[in-house]
Amino acid sequence: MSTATALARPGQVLADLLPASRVRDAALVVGGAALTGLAAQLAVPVPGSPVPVTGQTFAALLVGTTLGARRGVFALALYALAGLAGLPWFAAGGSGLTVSFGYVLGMLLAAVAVGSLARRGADRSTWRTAGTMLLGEAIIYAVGVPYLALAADMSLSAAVAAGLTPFLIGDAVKAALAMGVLPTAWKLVKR
Ligand SMILES: O=C(O)CCCC[C@@H]1SC[C@@H]2NC(=O)N[C@@H]21
Repeated sequence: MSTATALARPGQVLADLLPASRVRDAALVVGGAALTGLAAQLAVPVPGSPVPVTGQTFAALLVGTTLGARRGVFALALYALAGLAGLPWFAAGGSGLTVSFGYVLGMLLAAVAVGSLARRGADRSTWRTAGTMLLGEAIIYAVGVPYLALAADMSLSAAVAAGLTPFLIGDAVKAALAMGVLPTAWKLVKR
């Protein structure tokens, strides 16, 4: 049995393969928040919508699955709180209580869900990763779209048209990317 095989045990997430320490966990939390903030700067405006296409869903779901629920929720909470406090790392350099802040809250909850599932092995095969990403994205929209309706004073159907429909193809692409990246990472560490 190789060292990597011995390391990759059931009940672990990818981050657990790094040597355990508080410094590791703190660095992972800060790194997860920073990765999400960087991905938020990959922002493409959507005509007729106040919400842009961003890299955040991919980053946040990756943070949740690789760090696990506890560190994942700390990373996304740090991201949300620092952005609320004025750090310009929400979508396209935004900060504060924007109309799209509900998606950030959704990412926080999604990180808990996908992190818990990843600990049960749900990021180790392509199709299980697909289900995990689908659930995470559903949670992000379940919070983000009603929040958008309230914050932008839209009807729920207008919020669905502006805050969900335009993103479905892009989010499917990001999920497909995760379906490649996560199981491949596990294969590499088990090699
Ligand atoms: O203001 C923010 O920082 C949050 C932006 C949220 C963008 C949402 S997340 C789900 C959907 N998919 C995207 O690519 N963009 C929107």
